[in-house]
Amino acid sequence: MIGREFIAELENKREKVENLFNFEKFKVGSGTYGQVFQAFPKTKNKLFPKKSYALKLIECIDHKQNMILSMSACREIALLRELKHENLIQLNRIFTDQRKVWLLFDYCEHDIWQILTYHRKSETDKFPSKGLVKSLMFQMFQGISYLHNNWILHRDLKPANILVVGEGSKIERGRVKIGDMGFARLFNSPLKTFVDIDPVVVTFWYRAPELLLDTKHYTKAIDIWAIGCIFAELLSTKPLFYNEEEKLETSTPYNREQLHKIFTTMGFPKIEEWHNLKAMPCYERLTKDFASAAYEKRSLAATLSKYKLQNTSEFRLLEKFLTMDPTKRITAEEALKDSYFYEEPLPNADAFYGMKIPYPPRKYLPNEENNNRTQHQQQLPPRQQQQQNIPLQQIPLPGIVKQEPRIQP
Ligand SMILES: Cc1ccc(-n2nc(C(C)(C)C)cc2NC(=O)NCCO)cc1
Repeated sequence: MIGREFIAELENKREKVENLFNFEKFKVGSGTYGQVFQAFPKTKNKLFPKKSYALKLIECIDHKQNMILSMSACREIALLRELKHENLIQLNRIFTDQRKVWLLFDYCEHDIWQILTYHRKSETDKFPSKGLVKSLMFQMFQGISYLHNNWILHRDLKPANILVVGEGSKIERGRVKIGDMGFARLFNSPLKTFVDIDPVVVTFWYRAPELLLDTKHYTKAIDIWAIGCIFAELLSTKPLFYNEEEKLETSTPYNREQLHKIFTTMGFPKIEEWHNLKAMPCYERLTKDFASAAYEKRSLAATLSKYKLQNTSEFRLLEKFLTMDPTKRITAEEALKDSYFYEEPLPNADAFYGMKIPYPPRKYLPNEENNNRTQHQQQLPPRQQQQQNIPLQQIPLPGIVKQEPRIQP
């Protein structure tokens, strides 16, 4: 049998995602890495239990009729096939045909961005409960601890990437699943108040100060700073380092407005607190752009005083996350041993334990696949242009992803 007939034969045998699931009308996200749909197994589909799934369409590139998988798609598949933890998104299956690659995940109805948006808009239910916050934080640290123990950094932790399983799943109701939705909008967002801010806008609000000062090394401490920002936001429902400007054209990670917001909230870093500050690549620029005296009266305690967090275990732990010097910032392992997680209410495996879930289901986006693709590819900034690409046929595509990860937690 020659190549073309063999491929045609293979194509006929392969289960087509369109035959197995209803999903086309249920798009829940679109961005840098592709489009995500809620998917429901078709009645004749006995392969998959009757529940919701998330189907992610990976952006392939048509290169003279050879479908090639982008570097980022290969990185995602290679990474997710190795990882297995109850607080990380789980890749169930990979589908492919001549033109597309689909990743199948369990579906998560909620995320922390959606939870915060609900409370910001509510007149009668302005804050998430202490039990919900504690469970979300505990589960987040369990997931991040697994990643960091395997020397994997997330690098883009933010509320929209912390997913939570909703009703319907007995075993996993209220279970945190850390993902990387990649829903980054690729153009400047119109100026919006944070109440309505989309989860798809690229934001610097969760970026650690060393990143903004152009540190050459991503570290685990960068993820810890981001979780600290999420913790503060869960306690106040306000983004701690909210900054109206979302500038994408900045050529360097140095972001003056974001640094000003951090210093206004926390005070200006002292050399005695952050020994290595002078060695930061943008230190000279920092000393030119900022006068430390302008931030003398600023501190985290002063900023959060209206939320009555003084002398609480929450505040003491928050200060350990939001330590300016990355070498002094608490680790995920240390955080899990903090007294905060050993006092009432104790963290429950179900973040929604003892409550009816008030959060609305995800909204479906219009599925203008063609426009989005044109728009998406036209607006992709140069740094995200796909580097080397790998022909689709070279990717061994497993069935159900069952093998244990080589990297042991
Ligand atoms: C290019 C790329 C995109 C996403 C990921 N990624 N990484 C993770 C962690 C949380 C395990 C680190 C999860 C994912 N991917 C996803 O969460 N995919 C589901 C919807 O996009 C990796 C690589």
